[in-house]
Amino acid sequence: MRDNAAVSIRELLSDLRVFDRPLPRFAPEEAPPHPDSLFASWLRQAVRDGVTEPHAMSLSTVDAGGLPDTRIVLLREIDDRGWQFSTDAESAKGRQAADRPAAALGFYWREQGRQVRVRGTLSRLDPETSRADFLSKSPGSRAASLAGRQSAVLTDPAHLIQALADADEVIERDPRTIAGSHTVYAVVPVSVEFWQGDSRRRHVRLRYRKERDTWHKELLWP
Ligand SMILES: Cc1cc2nc3c(=O)[nH]c(=O)nc-3n(C[C@H](O)[C@H](O)[C@H](O)COP(=O)(O)O)c2cc1C
Repeated sequence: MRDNAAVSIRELLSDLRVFDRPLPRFAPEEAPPHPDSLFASWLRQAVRDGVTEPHAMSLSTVDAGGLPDTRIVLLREIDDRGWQFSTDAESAKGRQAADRPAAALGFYWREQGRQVRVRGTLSRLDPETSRADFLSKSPGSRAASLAGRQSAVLTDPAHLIQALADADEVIERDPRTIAGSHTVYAVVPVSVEFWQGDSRRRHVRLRYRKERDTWHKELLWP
């Protein structure tokens, strides 16, 4: 059964093509000195070209036992404090961040064959930033955060429905209600890599590496 499943997956994948479409040009020699500027320019281009959810990124963390974990979150902001996302500090990723304050981020914009990888340290931003981030979300999203015990075991789906209904009511009564564990985290990069796929496999990789507060750029073999 297991072997049959393996064969059928291989067959299913064998005809799929990657990067077999027109892709944007990337000239690494024209890249700016700071990776945040290049990311902003790539992100603007992604939004302009209609890339689906270009702000969705994988966030990888490591648990206390050293086992990596990964999931998708939304990029909320990039500024001097780092590349930011928000989540429940009591979730699995929140606990992992507390145990091991390091993370990697990954973006894949398939319409453009582009990948961006970030590695760095992870920290919680101040409570005021987290409150402002929470209040900037839609009422539905605020209710979901308020209702949730993210990553806890759900013993009965009815409990979720009830908690969401209760949270909707709370938000409606007092739209300024804040979920106390809602937290903005920032990844402060030590390296950021920009990867442009190419139909002839001449993929371009440009890595920015931070050394003593200065960014260095280097090309990598694909
Ligand atoms: C497109 C997309 C965006 C998401 N954005 C977030 C987010 O910004 N914050 C968040 O906590 N979870 C987000 N999630 C849910 C996470 O992937 C994950 O299921 C949840 O945070 C629990 O992860 P954990 O158990 O590792 O803590 C998103 C999921 C998807 C598919």
